Amino acid sequence: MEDSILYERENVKWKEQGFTLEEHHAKGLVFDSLLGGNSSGPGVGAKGGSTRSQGAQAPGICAAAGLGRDAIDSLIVSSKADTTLDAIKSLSKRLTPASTVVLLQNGQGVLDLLNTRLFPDPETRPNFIIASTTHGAYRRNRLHVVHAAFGTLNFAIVPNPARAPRGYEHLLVQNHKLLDVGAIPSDPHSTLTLQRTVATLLSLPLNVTWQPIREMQLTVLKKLVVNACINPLTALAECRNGDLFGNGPATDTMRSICAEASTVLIAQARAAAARDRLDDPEGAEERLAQAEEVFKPGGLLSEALDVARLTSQNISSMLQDIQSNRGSTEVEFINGYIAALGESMRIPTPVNLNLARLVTLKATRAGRGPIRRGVF
Ligand SMILES: CC(C)(CO)[C@@H](O)C(=O)[O-]
Repeated sequence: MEDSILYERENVKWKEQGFTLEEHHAKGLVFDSLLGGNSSGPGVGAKGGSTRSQGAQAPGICAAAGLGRDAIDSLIVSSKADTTLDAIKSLSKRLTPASTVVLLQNGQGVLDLLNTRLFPDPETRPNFIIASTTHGAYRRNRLHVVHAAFGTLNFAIVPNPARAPRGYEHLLVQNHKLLDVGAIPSDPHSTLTLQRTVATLLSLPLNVTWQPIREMQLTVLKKLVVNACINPLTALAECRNGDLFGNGPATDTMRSICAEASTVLIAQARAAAARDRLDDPEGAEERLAQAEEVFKPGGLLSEALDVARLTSQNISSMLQDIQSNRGSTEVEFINGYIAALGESMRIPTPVNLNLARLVTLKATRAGRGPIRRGVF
């Protein structure tokens, strides 16, 4: 089906054409992907798209560029963290070691899940880019997207143990600041699409920045803690982000979330430093010092409070999930991730664990309406 997508930004609308819209079915969800690009060879140029669900909502973007119904060169996935495995599974036969997948989810753990469940062999795994954005967007309808708030988009290339175990930036960065896109090998059987996807991302008018993977890990983990503070509390209290700011019980709970997250993330950084010390003692100490600074509990809390204030009018994505009655949220990839990481290192995280349980309880109850008085 030939289709177009309507974009809206600051009261200006425009139409992007030349996409093919495809529907994929998985676990009761219907994912849409918009296919762009040409059939003459590998190339990127994906412009956007949507994932749609019937019955349950699974909003997001899944855009692909490549060779028609066959192999996909470049796939940009922004479905919710908890639906991403199913979204990619429905396309996995068309993903090859020569494909590149850009992941744009809240939370952590999606890539590990994809690698374990869909792509266990690094030799046959597609190239992965992880990205994180502060742009705000929502859909008016299936193929009509509103870009509501201008932000930033940061991304990093994920190292592949079979191709470039130390990542491409190890070879490409000069003074740790410059990524030479042209130096990513242009092998059509492996990294040509990676090179082209990176070039395309950098050309987008979306305030895009490349980050070395280690720096990006700090960025996404900091965002994880912000989401761990704002999302479950707004979802449980059914309030806007700004209602948390200056509220005593909310601030106290956020303080506990940050204290647990800080202990767990610093313990993880210490374990990584212990491993890295053999290979690169100086770098290991430098990275550990950086992580200890970034994950200080006070700094995490003030970052979360700042974001709550700056996005005061927002309805958080987790509250939107509850309101749309889709029966699930991203909480397992946010507070659940912190709790699981804590468990793996025998560090108790009761606040994050119980918030994840409460949000899950609420999500599974959503849509059933309030209980009626006197009815047993
Ligand atoms: C930053 C944030 C909490 C703002 O609403 C957003 O990441 C969200 O809603 O998930």
